[in-house]
Amino acid sequence: MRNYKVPTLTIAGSDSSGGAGIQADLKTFSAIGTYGMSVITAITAQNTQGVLDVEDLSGKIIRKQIEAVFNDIYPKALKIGMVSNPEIILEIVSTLKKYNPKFIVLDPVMISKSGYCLLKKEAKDSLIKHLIPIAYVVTPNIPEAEEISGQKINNLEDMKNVGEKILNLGPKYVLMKGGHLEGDAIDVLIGKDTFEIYKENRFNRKNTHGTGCTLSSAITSHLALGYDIFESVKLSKKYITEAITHSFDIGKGVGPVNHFYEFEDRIE
Ligand SMILES: Nc1ncnc2c1ncn2[C@@H]1O[C@H](COP(=O)(O)OP(=O)(O)O)[C@@H](O)[C@H]1O
Ligand SMILES: Cc1ncc(COP(=O)(O)O)c(N)n1
Repeated sequence: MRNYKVPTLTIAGSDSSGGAGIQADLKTFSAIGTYGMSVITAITAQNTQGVLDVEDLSGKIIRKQIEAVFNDIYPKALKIGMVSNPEIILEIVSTLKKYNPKFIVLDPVMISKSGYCLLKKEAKDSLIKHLIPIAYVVTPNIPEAEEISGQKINNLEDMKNVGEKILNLGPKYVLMKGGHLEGDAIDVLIGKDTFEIYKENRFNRKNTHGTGCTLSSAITSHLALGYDIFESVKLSKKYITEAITHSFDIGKGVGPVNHFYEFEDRIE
């Protein structure tokens, strides 16, 4: 069901090395086959070895980017990634409320794989109080879910309990990503009357830069294309698993996942 004319939007930070953030999102939108647009919240000087510096954009230019997009091309679904300070969060929430988008996929980015704090400490409360409640689906990894709930997660039962706690904050669904636990790569979707498990083999790959960004963008694309939440998560889990399996060495550190492995035979 590819349709390159279906508009999708990412509101996130730029990763100069192209593996995570806005760049990963746009690659995912294109690979799945939607028309990707972007609102940049921050610029990171980043590579496969780490984040060197971050500069947040002002609330004003973030608001204007959102208005420019919505007043012209209304996205069928959007995702929110890195939003580092409370001003940015409040500006995004108040601007989006004017347009009332149906599908907001929120990836509550907190700490990069390389250990850099992408969400300022003082922004955590705004994220919980203002951003999570307007999301259609929130996609925390284990450390993020622990940070949001204040509870430790060691197994599937904990994922379910903490997921329900986050669900009480107001989103329609919570997709708890189990990449940081041991064993199979198990993600859990929790809704009011929903508990679905999505299980794939864990692959021993070092190049996992941008996995969370990619998964949330894949879900955004599938929702925009008209799939329901269950199909969207199922197809997106397959997408990220393939992208991790075909990830490759580029740069000196943790490389990116591969969005275009299908084309590799033709590129040779
Ligand atoms: N080594 C792996 N093999 C297969 N799937 C993985 C692996 N690591 C993470 N995943 C999957 O990638 C997605 C992103 O997961 P995770 O690493 O938990 O999030 P984040 O990138 O936000 O830290 C999830 O679907 C998770 O299950
Ligand atoms: C701009 C930006 N957004 C998000 C991430 C998280 O991605 P990862 O957890 O793979 O480091 C990142 N590193 N940079």
